Parts: sequence; structure tokens; C-alpha cells
Amino acid sequence: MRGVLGKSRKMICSLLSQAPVSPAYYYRSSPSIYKPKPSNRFSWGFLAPIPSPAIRVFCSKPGEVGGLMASSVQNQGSISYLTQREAAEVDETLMGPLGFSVDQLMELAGLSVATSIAEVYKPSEYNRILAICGPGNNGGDGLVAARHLYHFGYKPFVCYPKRTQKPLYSGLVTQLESLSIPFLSVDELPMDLSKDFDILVDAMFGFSFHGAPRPPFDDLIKKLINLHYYEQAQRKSPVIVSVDIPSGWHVEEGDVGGDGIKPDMVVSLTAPKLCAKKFSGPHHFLGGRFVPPAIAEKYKLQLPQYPGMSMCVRIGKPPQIDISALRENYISPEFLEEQVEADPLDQFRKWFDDAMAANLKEPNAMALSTTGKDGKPSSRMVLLKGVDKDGFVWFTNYESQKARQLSENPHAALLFYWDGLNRQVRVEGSVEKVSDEESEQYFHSRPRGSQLGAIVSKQSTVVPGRHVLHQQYKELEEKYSKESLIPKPKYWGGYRLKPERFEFWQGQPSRLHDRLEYSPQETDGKRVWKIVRLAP
Ligand SMILES: NC(=O)C1=CN([C@@H]2O[C@H](COP(=O)(O)OP(=O)(O)OC[C@H]3O[C@@H](n4cnc5c(N)ncnc54)[C@H](OP(=O)(O)O)[C@@H]3O)[C@@H](O)[C@H]2O)[C@@H](O)CC1
Ligand SMILES: Cc1cc2nc3c(=O)[nH]c(=O)nc-3n(C[C@H](O)[C@H](O)[C@H](O)COP(=O)(O)O)c2cc1C
Ligand SMILES: Cc1ncc(COP(=O)(O)O)c(C=O)c1O
Ligand SMILES: [K+]
Repeated sequence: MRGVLGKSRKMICSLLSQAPVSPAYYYRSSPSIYKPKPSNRFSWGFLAPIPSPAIRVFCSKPGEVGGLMASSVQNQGSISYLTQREAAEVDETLMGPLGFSVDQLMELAGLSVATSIAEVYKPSEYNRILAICGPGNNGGDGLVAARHLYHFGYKPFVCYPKRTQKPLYSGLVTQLESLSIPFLSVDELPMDLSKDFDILVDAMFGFSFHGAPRPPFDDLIKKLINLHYYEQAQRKSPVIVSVDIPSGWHVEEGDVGGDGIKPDMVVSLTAPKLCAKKFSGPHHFLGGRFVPPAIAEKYKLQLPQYPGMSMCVRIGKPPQIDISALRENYISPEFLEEQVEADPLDQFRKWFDDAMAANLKEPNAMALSTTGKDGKPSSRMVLLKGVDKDGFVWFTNYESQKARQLSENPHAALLFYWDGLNRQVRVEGSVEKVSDEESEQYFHSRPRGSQLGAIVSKQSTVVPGRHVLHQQYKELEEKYSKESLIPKPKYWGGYRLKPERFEFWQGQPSRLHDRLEYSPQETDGKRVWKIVRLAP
């Protein structure tokens, strides 16, 4: 595989176009409607000459996508949908000339399903999962997903009535058994699935489904359909997550009779199949982050970008958000008086180190709140650039709105929020400018572009347009092109807040948070920090 992928994309394409049908396709666990395979009908060369989109169809409207999880939402212009045949061709190409094994693809597919579920349904609220797995690779994806979900903190159960006797599948079963994940037979399943499970993973059939579902899957699908009636009767019912295809749906036409299952989430794999256009549930995700550019190019596949290192990406319209229902239940270690540092600065450093270790983005970003003589507060983010016994330092423009307010009222509040650690730190005190030398020194440590930016920006004044800033920046770039040192403008420098009060907040369940406040006290002529607990 490394040999093939190590070649240039051009070479891979030509290699693919000559490739015979992959024998690997036959290694897949289950028969499919494409067997027996004609010798070259589904080879790479078959699709290549079709000039215009056989595969790509329509898309969600630009701008329509947005939503709950910034990390996972993509605003795609267009997305390709695959026919049943094309899905199988992509599959066989991946596992033929591109050197993937079924095990690899299944592992990545199952992981994508698990991460998609975890993006939407938190284990604290949706814990009990039943994965209903079919006889083919869709079922295999379900088995893999169940294992990952276990490790993510869910409690999975598996119903796998038609087992495939291949090492890949028996291995997946053994792995689940070693985690003591219960396997339930169809008879052991309750008539009504609504009471015992929070999430039902529908991994019965994928893109090789055809005809009408045969036993025992016909009844299993009915059980999922029945849940819809509980929902209509306002009874709590588990959510249904369909892997790749809602089982029982026609792979291209969708829910033809309108009486099929109505999943809450579909996780399309590799690329959505045509039936996914008919999906109107709230959560449509794409998984299977393994499509090499050569395949995407050759098939003119338009797929969304996966954000960061994510294994899944939300596609389609995001659900309507009920803002009043957005909430987290914080679960953290206890934060007790006995454990905290006597000096709040040491405590701050400890928590700051934790935020660094947790890889949080810009843990030094803090909200700075000020008020002028009118007493009207205003807040904005600034970056902490130093902290020691003398206080908390940041840099800014001395003619900005905040600077005006600080000149009128030299008191301010700082706020750090470290999401992921469920922590907040509040610092309040008096503010003064840092020395000119300190500002000079810091100014020259900044990237050249930021130094020029500081000269350009008459911070908080009205600008006629972005072009004005760019023009001035360009002129300054030329002006200083031969100078090694850019002079710091006199209107730019630092402030230092000398703390008079600290509060360390650690989020806890049921809103019973820990809040420890430090305030200075004179004892025997000595200034010490008094620590008290505040009600949450
Ligand atoms: N790159 C990719 O594409 C990747 C694909 N991946 C996954 O593979 C899935 C496709 O897998 P697949 O080809 O094994 O077929 P799948 O749909 O699971 O089931 C076929 C089985 O169902 C049976 N069956 C069919 N109709 C039936 C009926 N009416 N009633 C009862 N049984 C019926 C059929 O039996 P047969 O009819 O042939 O006798 C056969 O046993 C795909 O959707 C995705 O999830 C990922 O793992 C990785 C990347
Ligand atoms: C994460 C973040 C960090 C920022 N850091 C600074 C900073 O260190 N100094 C600064 O002057 N502005 C910084 N800004 C911009 C300020 O939030 C603000 O827009 C600007 O200082 C003007 O505020 P004012 O009009 O209230 O004076 C930052 C903004 C963000 C979002
Ligand atoms: C206007 C402004 N000034 C200063 C800063 C702090 O930047 P630096 O880290 O380069 O000092 C920022 C950071 O976002 C900023 O937006
Ligand atoms: K399915």
C-alpha cells in the first residue's frame, strides 16, 4: 500500500485506470448484488469516460449549514451522492488498486460512527446503546462502533443474529466479549425497545441491500418503526442512528412507501448514497476519512472538509437549536479548601499549567472589563502577557476605548474561562501602565507584522473600509523595509492589574460548583490572603 500511495497523484490515477477489478472485493464478508462480478464492468475504466457527473448530484444550499458544534459543521457548496453501483465501485477501488483492506476501512468507518454519535449524544444523557448488526460490512461497522462507544463511556449491547464466520467478524465479536459487552439474541430483545435503550444503532444493511428485508431483520426493522408511534404519543423513545443507509430503505430511492424507519441521525460513509437526499432527520454526518484525492478526483467526488483531526463532519442542514436547552453538566474533581495554595498567584499558576497541559487554545486569553466615569461597563478579550507578584500584564493601544475608561477609572476585572477543565478564574484590582521600557521590550518581541499593525491601528476609531488599513500597512512596510527596528508608537503599551480579589471556580454536577475566594486581610500588620468558600 505504501508503494502505491507513495507515488504521485497523477501516477495513481493512471494506475487506477488500468487496474483490473480487485479480487479484494470478493474478500468482503458478505455477498452483494454485484456478484458475480463481470470482468470489467465495474472496473475503474468503466466510469472514467463518462464526462459529466454520474455520481455527483445536488447539494445542500450554501449558507444553510451552521450549528451546534462549530468543530464539526461545514458550510459546503455541494456534496456528491452515490448510486448503489457507484458505492460498490468506490469500495472495490479502495480495496483493489489503492491497497486498503476491509479491516482498515471497517475500523475507520466504525470509529466515524462512534465519533458522530459522541458529537451529538453525550454519554451522560444517552448511555445505553443497542447496536443491531446485519450480516454484511454494515453490520461489521456496527460491531466496531460498539467497541469505540464502550471506550467513549457508553454502555453498549449488541444484537447480531446472522453472524458471519470470517476471522474479521469473529475477531470483532471476541473483542466485544472481552469488554463484557452483552450480546442479545432477537428473542431476548424486549418487544418495546423504548424503555431499555437511549440509542439504537441501525447497522443492519448498507449499500448492498436490495428487495424486501428477510427475517429476522424484517421484525427488527418493525421494532424501530414502532418507536415512531411512541414518539407521536409523546413517550420517551430512543434515538435511531443509521449507519450509511437507513435499513429497509431503497439505497437510491429512500423510504419509498413512507413507512420505513425514521432515523434521527444518518452517518454516511465515504460519500452519501442517493437515499440520503431523502433523509429529513436532524443529524446527517459523513464519516470515513480515508478517501484519497485520486479517488475523489477521478470520481469527481465533492466532499466536505473534515475539521481539524475529526473523524466525522456534519453535513446538511443543522437542527433547529433550542438555546434554552443548551447546557452542560460539569463533572470535575472536587476543589477543596485543604488543597488550594495559600497564595492565589501560585494557585493561578497551577491552573494555568493545567490549561497548558490540557492543550487548550489560548489559555492566556482573558476578558477584561472596565468602566469609565459614566459607570457603564464594557468587556473585551485581551491576551495575558505576563503574571508575577506585581500583577497581570497585557498590551494594547493607549488611545483605545479601554484606555480611556481606565484613565477615568483605574479599576478592572479579568476573567479566564478554561472550557474542557470546567474552570473559571476571576481577578479584580487596580490598574496602572507598565514602564515604557517594559512596553518597548515587549513590542519588539512581537512579529514584525503585528508591530506594523499596531502602528496602523488607531484602535477603536472608525475606519472607512478594510482597504484603508491595508494601504497604510503597505506604506509602512515599504517605509521600514530597510530598517531592522520598527519604532514603537508612543500610543502603544502595557497595563498591569494588581489583584485585590481572586475567585477560582470549578464546575460540579447539579450546579453545586466549587468557588473559593481570596481577599487580602491584615493580620498582625501582615497582609495575608483570606480564603472563603462561596455558594455556587
Ligand atoms: N468504502 C466503502 O464503501 C465502505 C463501506 N463500508 C460499509 O460496508 C457497507 C456495505 O457492505 P456490504 O457490501 O457487505 O453490504 P451490506 O449492505 O452490509 O449487507 C449485505 C448483506 O445483507 C444481505 N441482504 C441484502 N439484502 C437483504 C434483504 N433484503 N434481506 C436480508 N438480507 C439482505 C446480503 O445478503 P444477500 O442478499 O447477498 O444474500 C448480505 O449478506 C456499507 O454500507 C458501509 O456500511 C465500510 O465498512 C467501509 C467503507
Ligand atoms: C482572543 C483575543 C485576544 C485579544 N487580545 C488583545 C490584546 O492583547 N490587546 C488588544 O489591544 N486587543 C486584543 N484583542 C482585541 C480586543 O478584544 C478589542 O477588540 C480591542 O482591544 C478594542 O477594544 P476597546 O475598543 O474596548 O478598547 C483581542 C481579541 C481577542 C478575541
Ligand atoms: C489588537 C490586538 N492587539 C494585541 C494583541 C496581542 O497580540 P500579541 O500576542 O502579538 O501581543 C491582539 C491579539 O489578538 C490584538 O488583537
Ligand atoms: K444501516
